[in-house]
Amino acid sequence: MEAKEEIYQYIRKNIKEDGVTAQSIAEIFGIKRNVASHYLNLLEKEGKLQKGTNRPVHFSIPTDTEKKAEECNNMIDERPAAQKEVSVFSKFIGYNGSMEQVIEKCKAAVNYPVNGLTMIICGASGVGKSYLASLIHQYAVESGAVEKNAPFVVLNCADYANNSELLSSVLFGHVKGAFTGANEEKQGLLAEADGGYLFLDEVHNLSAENQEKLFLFIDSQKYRMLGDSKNWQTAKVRLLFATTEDIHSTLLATFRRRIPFEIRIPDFLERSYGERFLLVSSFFQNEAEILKKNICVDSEYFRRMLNLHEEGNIGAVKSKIKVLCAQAYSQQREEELRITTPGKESSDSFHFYWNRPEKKKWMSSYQIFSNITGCFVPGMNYSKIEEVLDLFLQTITRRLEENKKENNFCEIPPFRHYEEKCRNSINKILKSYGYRLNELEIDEFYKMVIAVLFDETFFGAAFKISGYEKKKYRKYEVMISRILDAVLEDYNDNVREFLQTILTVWLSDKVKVKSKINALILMHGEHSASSMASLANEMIGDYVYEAFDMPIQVHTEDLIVKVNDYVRDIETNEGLVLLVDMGSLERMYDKISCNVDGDLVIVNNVSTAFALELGFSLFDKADIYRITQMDMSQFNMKMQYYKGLSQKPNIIVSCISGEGIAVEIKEILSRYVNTDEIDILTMDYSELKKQLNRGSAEDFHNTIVVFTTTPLSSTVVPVMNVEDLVNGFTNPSFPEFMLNKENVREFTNDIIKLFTLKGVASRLRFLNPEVVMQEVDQVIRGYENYYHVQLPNFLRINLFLHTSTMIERVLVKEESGKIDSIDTEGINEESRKFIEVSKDIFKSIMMKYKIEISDAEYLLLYQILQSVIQK
Ligand SMILES: Nc1ncnc2c1ncn2[C@@H]1O[C@H](COP(=O)(O)OP(=O)(O)OP(=O)(O)O)[C@@H](O)[C@H]1O
Repeated sequence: MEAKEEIYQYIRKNIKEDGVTAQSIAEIFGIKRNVASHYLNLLEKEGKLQKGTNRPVHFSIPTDTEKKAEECNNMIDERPAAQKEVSVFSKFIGYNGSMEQVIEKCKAAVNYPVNGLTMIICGASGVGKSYLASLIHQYAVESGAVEKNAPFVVLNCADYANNSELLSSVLFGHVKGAFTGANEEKQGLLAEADGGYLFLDEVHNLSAENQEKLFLFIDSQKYRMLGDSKNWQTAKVRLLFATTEDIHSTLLATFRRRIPFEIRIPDFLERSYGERFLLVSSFFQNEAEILKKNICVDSEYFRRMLNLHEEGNIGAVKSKIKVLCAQAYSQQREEELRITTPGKESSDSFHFYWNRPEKKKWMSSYQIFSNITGCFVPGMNYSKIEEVLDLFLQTITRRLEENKKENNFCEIPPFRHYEEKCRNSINKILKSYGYRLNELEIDEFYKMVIAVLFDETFFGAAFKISGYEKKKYRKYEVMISRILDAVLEDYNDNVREFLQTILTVWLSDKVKVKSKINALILMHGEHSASSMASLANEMIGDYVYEAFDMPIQVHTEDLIVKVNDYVRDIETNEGLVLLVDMGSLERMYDKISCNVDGDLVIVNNVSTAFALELGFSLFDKADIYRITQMDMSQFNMKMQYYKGLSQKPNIIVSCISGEGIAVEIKEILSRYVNTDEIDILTMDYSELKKQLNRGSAEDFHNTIVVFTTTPLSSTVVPVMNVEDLVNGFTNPSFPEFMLNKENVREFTNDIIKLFTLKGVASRLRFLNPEVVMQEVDQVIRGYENYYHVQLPNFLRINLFLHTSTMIERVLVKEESGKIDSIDTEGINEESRKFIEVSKDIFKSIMMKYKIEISDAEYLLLYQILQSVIQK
């Protein structure tokens, strides 16, 4: 649900007389006060809220809106809160999820003046084409687009596939004598459907001639009966087509062109888990109603239905369920029909129940989570997920609370089932990494899982995020992945990926991996390494070790590939320790070291005692130097130490403000550097300083330059300060790639954008800073090109900050305080020209955001740019 709508629903349900303030909404929803105020004002403009006159301003529900909302609610109690308009389409499962766009198109086609628009529904057999067609007709009646008793005539063209003349007569009618046996005149289906809908299923069976006749009818509403070459008939018929075939290869282009709306319904297995759940459930529910029995299905059977891979899609699932229930009905006499997996009749695994009299409660319970994942926007930055998680969890809790009161949802089996699974597996798995979650945290975890699984609107595209620091999250990702393996049964990849992403961020907040240096245990045997690693992790209470088991059948080469895949994804700047059990593994050094940024230590003949000793040191934040000083004599082991920051020429990026910025600078640098030849490493600032102080030139002999955001001097290695770069100071330590002037300019520009992005992001309330920055970049280029100037860096930063916030200000119609002081009358020729040029430069922004930028705003910009463009 959109945040604004969430707020409205909350006020509608919870606040009675005195209303809410922006402050109270901000606290309840965990958002900023000005954002809350913006939403409240929008709701006021829409007439949904009224504004009081006292300070602080109170917003409340106007009395008549409240009444209408109540009435609407009473009419349909299955309505999810977010739904603005109720129609017959709500029977079509997925109508507010994967089918939302499809339904919107259907409504648009029905409502198009004067006679609607022709539509074709494409999709495999049994996906719901005929059902949708019948709902379109019902919607047209409901919305008054056709008369109450308007006909809905259906013809399956496949029935006449081999006899186009007969099909023609069925459609258009015939006159007496039109063909042998035509003893009297007969009206066709077009006449029968006059004033309503004609639905032609399997339309690809229409012959070319019949397609031509039909498109003539679409164009003119006229047709001729078979055998009549003189008279035209007229009818006012809305046409709907459906096909399982590719319309481009089966229908004439001229015919296709007459069909403005083409919609596609996906296969059953392409639907989200939540939608499949609803479909299967609704079919069992129907049977419970028809047979007047409670139905109880074991979970395995239920899952089978959810994953049924049949050509007939939803239709096949529905018939299978019908047959199943019919068989149970004829064989069982009890009040409750039991449907169990053959051979598992006595199993006491959990069951799903469909209770006849409780239908409505049940349906609305599954709509609790409708749209809930909508607060995570695809493409959002990883760092933002944490913020949104809070809102997400609050919303889940609130919706559950609301529904608990009304529906006693807790009794619903699948919720209980997932809760049990989470309770049983989370701590068992985390234990082997040295952690455990408390009851409340497990509660949060399972609620997030069910909210995503049962959000029937969560569908389709993979959830991509930006700014992902893989190395930072790698270990949390491993833990979550193992938990999800244990908890999820049927899911599609996108659901899993989404859960994996948000839960990884969530877990990184709940447990903290303390040891900074990564350590791997590699041992021969099925489980030797994993048992040792989990024992050590558990005793140390930290995820120090990752295990790599090497059963007899696995070759060292294969293990090396696995280890390297892992090592590439983790932080190795500070070093890596490998504990191995014997010879062949010990010699892995040269195969792995190329992926290790820091020093590498290999210890052979590993024992649990040593793993614990080392693990506690790592947990205690020992650096690699201290590790190399450990007394090995008591363990009867050998340690090999390989020094090296990077084996290749490298550039080090280090920022005092944290790794996030360093990673982003690294990303920019990698566009200009050949990363096959040069490594770009990020390094903790204090660690870098320590190493520079301690180390000799030898340690950094492969380092070309160190990039920092804070001045840092070193005699050992060239240092390039980002601030100097922004200010345009040339520096002899520019790496070679930057000797090219154009490169330096582009690179500097990217860096400026990065820094301004942070600044802009903290100023913007609604707009996506990354998108706005791109747009402002175009604006700056526009001015540079027009005035043939190159704006100095400080001015560019100023413009980025000013212009992006100006766009948002104009969008929400807030005036800048400075605007008052701008005199738009009596301005000189140059500024008039500037306004004209600016209008052109801002044209696409104005079109995109549908805003009008005032002359006063341009004059403000003029003041900023004046000194440069007057030169
Ligand atoms: N979204 C849905 N919500 C609820 N029921 C559905 C939905 N989609 C399909 N069904 C049910 O599935 C069954 C099969 O649908 P339908 O007959 O409309 O499929 P079809 O695509 O027209 O199949 P065919 O191409 O074989 O004619 C119907 O009984 C319908 O009620």
